[in-house]
Formats: sequence, structure tokens, C-alpha cells
Amino acid sequence: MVVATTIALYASPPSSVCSTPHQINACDLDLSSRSSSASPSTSSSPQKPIVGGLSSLFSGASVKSSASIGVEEFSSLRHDRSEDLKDLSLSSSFCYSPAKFVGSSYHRRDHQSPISVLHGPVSCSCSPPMRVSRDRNLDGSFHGSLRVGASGLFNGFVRKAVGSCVDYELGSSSSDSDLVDELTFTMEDGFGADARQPYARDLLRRAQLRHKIFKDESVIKAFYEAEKAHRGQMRASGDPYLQHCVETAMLLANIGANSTVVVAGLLHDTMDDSFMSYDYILRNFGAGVADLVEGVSKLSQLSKLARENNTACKTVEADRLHTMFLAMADARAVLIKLADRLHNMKTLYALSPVKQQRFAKETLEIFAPLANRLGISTWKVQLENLCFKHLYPQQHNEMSTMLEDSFDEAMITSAIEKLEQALKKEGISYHVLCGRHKSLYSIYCKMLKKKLTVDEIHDIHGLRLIVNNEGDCYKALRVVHGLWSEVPGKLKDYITHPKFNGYQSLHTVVMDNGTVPLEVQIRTQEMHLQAEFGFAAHWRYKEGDCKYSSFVLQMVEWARWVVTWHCETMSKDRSSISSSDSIKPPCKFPSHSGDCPASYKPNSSQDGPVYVIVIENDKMSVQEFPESSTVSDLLSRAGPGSSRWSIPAKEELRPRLNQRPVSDLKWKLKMGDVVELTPPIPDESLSEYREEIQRMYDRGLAFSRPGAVVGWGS
Ligand SMILES: Nc1nc2c(ncn2[C@@H]2O[C@H](COP(=O)(O)OP(=O)(O)OP(=O)(O)O)[C@@H](O)[C@H]2O)c(=O)[nH]1
Ligand SMILES: Nc1ncnc2c1ncn2[C@@H]1O[C@H](COP(=O)(O)OP(=O)(O)OP(=O)(O)O)[C@@H](O)[C@H]1O
Repeated sequence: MVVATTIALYASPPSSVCSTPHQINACDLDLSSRSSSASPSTSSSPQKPIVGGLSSLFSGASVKSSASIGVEEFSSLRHDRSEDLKDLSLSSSFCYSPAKFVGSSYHRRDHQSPISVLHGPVSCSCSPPMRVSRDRNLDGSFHGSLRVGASGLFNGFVRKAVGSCVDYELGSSSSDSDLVDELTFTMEDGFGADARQPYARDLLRRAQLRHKIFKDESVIKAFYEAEKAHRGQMRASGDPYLQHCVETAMLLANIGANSTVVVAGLLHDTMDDSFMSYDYILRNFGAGVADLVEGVSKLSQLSKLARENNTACKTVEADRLHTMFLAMADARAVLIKLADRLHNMKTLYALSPVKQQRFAKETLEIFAPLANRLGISTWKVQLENLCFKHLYPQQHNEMSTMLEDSFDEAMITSAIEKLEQALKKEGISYHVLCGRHKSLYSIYCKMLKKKLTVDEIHDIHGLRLIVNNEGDCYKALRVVHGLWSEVPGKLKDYITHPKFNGYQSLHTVVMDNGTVPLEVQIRTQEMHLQAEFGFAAHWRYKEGDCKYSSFVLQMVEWARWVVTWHCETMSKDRSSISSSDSIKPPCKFPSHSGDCPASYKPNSSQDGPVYVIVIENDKMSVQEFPESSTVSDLLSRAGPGSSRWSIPAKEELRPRLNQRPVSDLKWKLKMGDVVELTPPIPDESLSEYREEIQRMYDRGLAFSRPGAVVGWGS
């Protein structure tokens, strides 16, 4: 079966499963059986603190939810409904494109969403969509341990290896030289090569079966480099480390990323966790890949810092962190980091409960919103549902139990078919007809936010229709109301009465089979662009946009667009992207017209604030500075009293900027800079200095020491 992989960054709903008629296709093939739809909540959303029992919300819910869902269960489309179904991201999307309408006035569609990222019929000869077996680990029952071989000789190496990725706190702070001491082999001597190569070959072969990009020369080369770099390293789950690299790269491939990104995905941990250097990657794979791997490494470090400092709990700082991540790194590096995190979240069961909580918290507050901003709904949904499970297991269980019968993919599929036929009969052409069921976490948030019971949520099942013009919106609405009975009071005409943010669409809720509510949204392509990309962008709608500066908004749109562009245009199978009837990003990459909402160019203008990580007394904060601020500005904010500072002569006493002693106070701060105000001084003999610096900070007084020409303050 040819699978049209589509993740609609702009155009379509989350975890969109796109198909030509009669095909239901899965995006993340290894995930498709548990794909889910997006949900709300970000660090800043009102529903963020999700706590408390659901019993009151559920009152009356179970009766209706079980009684009302009399249609074929979605599990029949996917897989057997078994215990671990509860742990999956219970949501998915479907999309039909009217290929049947080929000819005359109908647009031929091989893909669902004209501006979807992936469109690409990625030849996934892996398990058929909707019937993909699930990872054994999702039920959380498997508790792996650090398996490092009988001798345990490589403990240190392994610890170091996994440290930066999953924060096992097993000595990941050791330096590279410590690491060398613990190694009893060199990377080149082919330790265990004979034993491991068959395994690696098998892993590669399986990856190639799942996605053809793994047959690319550069990808194969990267695979073997990753194998060499991570040889002997195991994950806490007990899996070889290489598997994590492959799964990360596979997630990227599944959203249509090109070979540069997939290669960087395979190598994403090599700089942190092996001896592979930037230069080595540069020589072997070029600057594009090397920069990406370096970008991911920086994001990993910042994420670790944030995790250790519980930044996710501080809403304002978490928000700054989102922005910083997008602004400081190539958006594709964020994409790789997200894929890395998604796979780590899927294998979180292997960590201690405390670590699980910490990762889940950070993921929910930092990474899921990032996925949302980048428009990768399918990842956002999976991340959120996994976090939900770990952070609120009781509520997750209750919701899963209650809703597992409610998610009815078959109903959505048949509703699409029905509507498609009826539109055809009426001669109404359309661009996209897609459906999704709402994710578990999104339903949960909506129930809490609006104080609703589950049977009061009318958009658990939803369809979206994108037509050519306004007139067709109303014609299509009549068709919808002719097919199904309308729920009184639920019709909203945001075309005649747009929302304040410019959002336009027709919304109606109808009853399928008289029992299951189905929300139908109808809009034109222009309206849809606005809803996904413009001021009414869905992520802003979900986050509540009032607090964002235009700088942040533009930057997010830029990042989103870059990611989309890269995924779309690099997807080799997608020749139809340029077809004239596609909904396209507003301007041609890489230039924007002046009034384009995505006209922000990272690093090309200095008109926005910079966010800097400041570490002081082992505490981290994410601070905002006006454009063109300098180290001196930062120091004057940090220290009481004087705003003029000079630099201590002794390097080890200076503040550090990105791990280097500050040498120029006029140095301009950049997005993502890390400034340590009280650098760690390992030498015990320097403790006196340290105390004095501390006093200086405390009192804002000048620091001096006999013989040393150092002075803080004027
Ligand atoms: N992109 C975007 N989507 C929106 C916006 N407003 C509403 N929507 C979509 O429209 C759906 C329903 O919105 P409304 O019909 O206004 O419903 P509501 O009154 O907010 O609440 P419910 O009927 O309970 O969903 C939402 O679930 C979104 O999918 C917006 O500003 N931007
Ligand atoms: N009726 C629909 N048909 C298809 N896709 C939809 C529909 N409604 C929302 N979506 C898409 O589904 C994704 C997930 O949205 P989600 O269900 O979390 O929130 P929402 O329904 O848009 O908003 P809210 O939770 O406030 O009602 C978004 O990409 C959204 O655009």
C-alpha cells in the first residue's frame, strides 16, 4: 500500500492521516496505531495547572458516552482494543482529497492538504497504516535496566552516553578525559564489531523497510557513523543506543524531512555522547549537518539546565525558553530535538518515577508547545498524551477508560465518504475534506477549562471542509444539514461575523446516526491560511495570544514556515506541491513581502528582545533584555548598585559567557547566550576569591585583592 504521509503544518489537523479516497494513511508509521490529535494547553494557557479529580466532570458522562457511541469502534480500524490502548494517544485524523473528482471543475488531489508539510507519498513499506503493531513499551510494564554487558566495563561510558539525553544523573558531568580513562577500547578498534555489525545491519535493513530515505547514501553513511560513535552504549530501556538514533531519524523521515535533517537526526547525540567532533561531521557530511547537530547539542544543554532548575514551573521563563529555542537555533534543530524528546518520552518507563515526572513536566511545558508552534500537531498530541499519562495517571486512566469506546474512527471515515458523495452530487468542489478525533488530553483540558462533562464536548469527532469560495461554504453547509440533523444553537457563522482575530469559518454540529455529535467546519483556502498561519493561527488561539510581542509571533511564524518549507520542498516524492491549486505559504522561500506575516528573519534584524540564560548561585533564570544589550547591561542588572563594571584580571574569577570567561563587557548579548555570574571554581585555593565574589554580589561592593588589578564597580 502506498502511504501518503501528511503532516499538515498549516493546513490540516493534527496527526493528519491523509489519503486518496479509499485509503487511510498514517503519518508516523511506527506510531500510527496510536496517533492522536492535538490538544490545548501550553505553559501559558489558562488550563495549565491540571489537577484535581474528574469525578464531578464525569457525572452523567459515562451513561451517554457509552450509550451514544454505538458505531463501530475505532479500534477495529486500527488494532485490537487491549489494555495498552489506554496508554496511547487516543486520537487521529483522517483526510480525504477529492481524487474522485478528477476532471472538469474538480481539483485533482493526491494529497490532503495543499500546504501540508509532508504530502509525500512516502513509500513506507513498513506495517500498513492503522495496523501497525505498537511498541511493547507503551504499556509501561517493561522496566529495563542499564544493560552494559557482563563485565560492566563500560559503565562510565554508558553513563556518559545516556546522560545528556535522558538525564540519568549517572555521572554525566564527567569530562571527556574522564571518559577516555574509562574506555578500554578506542572507537576505531572495532570493539565488538563482529558481534554488532549483524545487529546494525539488521537495524538498518528494518529502517529501510520502514522508510526509503534510509537507502540514501548519506543516510547510510550517517547510520554507520552513528553506529561507530555509539557502539557499546545502551539505553536505560536496555535497547542499544543506536536504536534511539534510528527512531529519532525515523520520526523525522515520517514528517517528510529531507536527508540533511535525517542525517543530523541520526548523529544528533554524537557530539555530546561520543568523540565525534564538529569538524569531523563537517568533513564527512558538510556544514549543514554539522551546524544542525551542534544546534541540537546546544538545545540539549539548555534543556538540561532548564530541567535541573525546574524552569517549566515558571510560566514566564518557560515562555521565554520556547522563544529562545526557536530564535537561537535553526528551526530544523528544534525539529530534531523534538523528535529526540518524543522518542525519549515513549521510552520513559525505563526511568525512575522521579525522573519520569521531571521529564514529563518539562515536555508538557516546553516541548509540546514548541511542537504546536511549529505546527507538528501529531508530535504535539503524542507528547501531551504521554505527559498526561505520567503526570496525572489517575485522570488519564479515568479518561482512557471512559473514552476508549468513544473514539470512533470508522464513523469519521464514513462521514467523510458520505459528505464527499453528497458534495459531488451537488457539484461542489473542494480542496480538502479531513477529519480528526480530539485527543484525550485536549478533551481533558477542555472539560476542565469550560467545566463540561464529556458528553457536553461536541467536537470529539470533527470534519473540516475547505472549498473554493464563500458561496460554496454556504452551499456546503446546506449539504451538511441535509445529510445529518443539526444540533440547535451550535451553528456559528464566523464568515459573516469574523472573530476579533480575523478567524473566519462556518461551524456546525450535527448528529451522526442521531447519537454521535460531529462538528463540521467549512471555510475557504484563504480563511484556512489565516486560521493556520495568520493572526488567527491555531497555536495562538490555543495559547491565547495577547501576551506575545510581535517579535515572538513573527519569529514563530518564520520558524514554522521554514520547517514546512524544508519538509515540503525537500520531500522528493512531492511533485504536486507546486500545483497551482495548492494552498501555499504566503511568500516564496526565502524572501517575504513586506506585509507577509512571516516576514521575520532570525538574526537578520535586531529589533527584538534577546533571551539569555543567567546562572547565579546555582540558580538559573531566563531573562529578557532589550535589543543590543551588552554583558555590562546584564551585570548591572544582576548586581545591586553600580551599573559600570570592570573585568577581574584572573580569568577564573570572571563571569562566563557560553563557558568562556568574559573579556569584553561591551559584547552584545545574543539569543540563547548562557551567562554564569558565579563560575564554578574547582581549585580549593580559590575558595577565598569565591567568597569574596559572593560578598561583592551581596553588597554590590568593589572586589579587590592585594596584587591583583581587579575591580568590580566603579
Ligand atoms: N485557528 C483558529 N481556530 C479557531 C479559532 N476559534 C475557534 N476555532 C476553531 O473552532 C472550534 C470551535 O470554536 P467555536 O465554534 O467558537 O466554539 P466555542 O464556543 O469556542 O466552544 P465549543 O463549541 O465548545 O468548541 C475550535 O475548537 C477551533 O478548532 C481561532 O481563533 N483560530
Ligand atoms: N472539526 C474539525 N475538523 C478537523 N480538524 C479540526 C476540527 N476542529 C479542530 N481541528 C483541528 O484539530 C487539531 C486539534 O485541535 P483540538 O481538538 O486540540 O482543539 P480545537 O478543537 O481546535 O479547540 P478547542 O479544544 O478549544 O475546542 C487542530 O489542528 C485543529 O485545527
